[in-house]
Amino acid sequence: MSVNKKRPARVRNTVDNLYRHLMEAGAATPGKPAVIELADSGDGVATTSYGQLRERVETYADELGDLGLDVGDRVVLESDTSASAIALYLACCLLGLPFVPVSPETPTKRLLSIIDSARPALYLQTVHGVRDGIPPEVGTARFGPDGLTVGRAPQPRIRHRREVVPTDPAYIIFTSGTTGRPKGVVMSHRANTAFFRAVRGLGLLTPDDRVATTSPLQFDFSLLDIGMALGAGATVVAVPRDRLRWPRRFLGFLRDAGATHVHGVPSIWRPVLRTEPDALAELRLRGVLFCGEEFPLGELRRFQELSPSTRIINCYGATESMACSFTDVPAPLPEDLERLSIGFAHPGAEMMLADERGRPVTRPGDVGEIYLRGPSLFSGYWNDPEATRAALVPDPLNPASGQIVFRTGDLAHQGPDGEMYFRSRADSQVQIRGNRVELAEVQRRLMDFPGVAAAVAMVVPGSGSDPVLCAFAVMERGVPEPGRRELRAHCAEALPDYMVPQELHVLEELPVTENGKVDRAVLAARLTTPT
Ligand SMILES: Nc1ncnc2c1ncn2[C@@H]1O[C@H](COS(=O)(=O)NC(=O)C[C@H](N)c2ccccc2)[C@@H](O)[C@H]1O
Repeated sequence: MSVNKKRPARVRNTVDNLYRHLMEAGAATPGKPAVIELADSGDGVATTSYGQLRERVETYADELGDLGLDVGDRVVLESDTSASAIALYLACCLLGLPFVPVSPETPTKRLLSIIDSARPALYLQTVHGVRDGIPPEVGTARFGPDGLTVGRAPQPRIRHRREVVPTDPAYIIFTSGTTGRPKGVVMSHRANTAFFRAVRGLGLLTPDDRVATTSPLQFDFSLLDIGMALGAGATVVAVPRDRLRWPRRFLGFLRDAGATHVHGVPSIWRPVLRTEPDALAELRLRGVLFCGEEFPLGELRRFQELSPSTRIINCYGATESMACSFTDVPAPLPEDLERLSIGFAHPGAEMMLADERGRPVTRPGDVGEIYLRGPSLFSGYWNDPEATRAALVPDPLNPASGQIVFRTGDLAHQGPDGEMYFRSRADSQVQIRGNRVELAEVQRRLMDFPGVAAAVAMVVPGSGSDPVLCAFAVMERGVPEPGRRELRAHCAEALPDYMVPQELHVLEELPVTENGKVDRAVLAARLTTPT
């Protein structure tokens, strides 16, 4: 089989390529820091300038180009966020190689299922990587700051493509789909650059800012952080994963790196609020952006008390559109606030609510499912046309138009000015004995109990027809655990009986998923209620 010897395609002068978009802002300041990360010595920080980042991208692109890959061939990258990982991401964008990030913590079984689905041409890990058992049909290589070291060359292939075009896939994020089989969210260059151009218009960052990213590379929150920071000519601060578990070391790293902004899921702040409130206050962060789940209001109030000058942004959205809205959290939170707003979609996109039959829901307070239209939607789920058809649907308002919109699976209601309020996932709509249960209300009531630092309410299928309402609480450090009877009585004072948790547990801490969200599956496994 003759292998096409032509030079590999490289994206040409189109701006609708992530490489161009992410490198254009910093091109004028090659000496500025692009990435700050933990020094190899494990102590202090190492800085990579925009000029050095560009050189590393070029080195990686040349070496990847020599492997004979074609536009569209997938590259799996197992790494935490680092200057080299970002340079590899950009090199893949330049060559049109869809980037599939996985974390070093990913269990091998899950990595193999992602490889089985994505059929990558190449698997990359760092020179320190310990993963083995990569299937023989996949090429392997290791990467370090000076370049790639090929272990097993990718299988030879014919190069069919000469161009990298804006609709080509830029990355594929595998989420732990509810069916258990990972779902690959395919995002094109055009969609993601349209998103970042809109976000840049919000002016959330300046070139002097240093944005600490705390999510694993496999979670597109990290790609948002990288895109927002580089897109603004600012600096990415890659927080080492192991620092997140130790509040004092986490905050110490932020200080050493000069971080001005911290992006992360709400759960990253729980240990900090409990054990290092004073060190948090001293950081005087300019901004915090969270996404992925609701930030419990009690914990948010505590954060604002400690860091009153920090601008807090509630960022709502799904991987299928990277993100959707960026809404300032009121400072301070009004006492009677029941729920944060997720506001309005970013410029160039719009959310609407519709009912089960696709009819618009417009009356303030009425619950409907969020549909999102705009240019930043994903291309589809990898190799899963059925799931794609269920998510990318005809615009419910104008189905004849041919416009395709994203059906989010999220329920929300509108406020008086049309701003949105997230209610729940549609598939976790909670009814107990025919009554709709607001889990947030149960959580809020538990947070009102003196000394409760965090609370989670959830339902699990019961042995009878009704699901069972359960709750977990975490106490402030040094506060004795209250009795379950006492906690239940506290709930019963203010909530209808169907909203009083039938099962209550006080935990040392809340378990979180690989992406940092509260891990409800682990919590459910802790329950004794027969399900
Ligand atoms: N601010 C929220 N309040 C409340 N529920 C939320 C919120 N942000 C998501 N969610 C929930 O999380 C779901 C999306 O989960 S996800 O696909 O894993 N993606 C994410 O969580 C992160 C997302 N890609 C992202 C990345 C970067 C910036 C913003 C958003 C949404 O459908 C919501 O149910």
